Amino acid sequence: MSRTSEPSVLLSDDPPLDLRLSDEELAATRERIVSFISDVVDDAGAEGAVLGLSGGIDSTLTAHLAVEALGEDGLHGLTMPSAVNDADVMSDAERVAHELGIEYDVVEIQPIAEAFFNAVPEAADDRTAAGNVYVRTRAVLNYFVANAENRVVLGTGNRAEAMTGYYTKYGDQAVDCNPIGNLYKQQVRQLAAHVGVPRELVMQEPTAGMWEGQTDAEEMGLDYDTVDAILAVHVDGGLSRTATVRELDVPEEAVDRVVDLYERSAHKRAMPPAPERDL
Ligand SMILES: Nc1ncnc2c1ncn2[C@@H]1O[C@H](COP(=O)(O)OP(=O)(O)OC[C@H]2O[C@@H]([n+]3cccc(C(=O)O)c3)[C@H](O)[C@@H]2O)[C@@H](O)[C@H]1O
Ligand SMILES: Nc1ncnc2c1ncn2[C@@H]1O[C@H](COP(=O)(O)OP(=O)(O)OP(=O)(O)O)[C@@H](O)[C@H]1O
Ligand SMILES: [Mg+2]
Repeated sequence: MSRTSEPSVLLSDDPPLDLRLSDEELAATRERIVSFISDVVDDAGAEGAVLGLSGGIDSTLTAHLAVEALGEDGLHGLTMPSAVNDADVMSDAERVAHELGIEYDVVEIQPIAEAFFNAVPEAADDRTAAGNVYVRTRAVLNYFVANAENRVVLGTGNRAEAMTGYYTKYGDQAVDCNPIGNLYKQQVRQLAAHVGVPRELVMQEPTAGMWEGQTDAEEMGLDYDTVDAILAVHVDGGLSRTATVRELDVPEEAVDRVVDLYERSAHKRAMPPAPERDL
């Protein structure tokens, strides 16, 4: 199989593992995701899809693939800035919508979030709790539009986020499907470059945008190239802890950190449990 001809979309020159797909795999992955989106919409008897557009790589790639699957009229984008979002990134989101030719709305969510903060002021001091209010408010708005227009909600989560639980329960994960849900972050960047997402968007620093200055790497304590590699080799691949450290040349603490994130977030990947029925 030939190596990829994509321009480099690695974050570092020397990542622990190069997970990029070959040209053939990349084309097949694109086709599979595009058909997946069409099938989800058809099977739901829906007339299209809605998604939150943040200006980040995950939603930009998902929007590109959705337009390929559903056409311009098939996708409705919602850009939902809050007070802690970077204005330049929000205008990137609008530019993406404009260039794709889709219908989009800009919904300022700060007043909505303020209503929650004012309702329980003591909770508003907790940075994560407050950040999650922004994320869950966006989910409510996505479903508001989906219900009214007979659309499904497209998720934008990738495999690195899913396996580490790096998302808000019933927030950005409150969706009807996850088209890029099985791609590691390196592969998200590669596929985005392949479908024509501008390089500055592909290579930007991932952020959840829940508070000013937040970055995924700082909060997780690891960059995505390292998270991807440990997931692929150890958590998904089943190589032992010692072999993973040796193969990837990463610190033991990095492996332990990823395993800890994976284990602690198991509840986010499961249905809410109920006690056994006593029949
Ligand atoms: N063992 C368990 N069994 C059942 N439920 C359990 C549980 N442990 C916690 N919970 C529940 O889960 C809640 C905590 O989960 P949750 O509400 O999600 O909150 P939490 O995981 O604390 O915060 C969300 C994390 O995801 C990150 N995030 C969010 C959104 C987008 C992105 C991004 O990459 O863009 C990243 C964010 O920066 C933060 O680190 C608890 O309050 C509790 O209700
Ligand atoms: N300000 C926003 N407006 C609309 N949707 C948003 C906003 N912030 C986040 N979202 C939605 O939440 C999703 C999860 O955020 P996440 O940061 O993981 O993805 P991203 O911003 O697309 O990519 P990146 O990892 O590069 O930041 C986004 O893909 C998008 O659908
Ligand atoms: Mg983001």
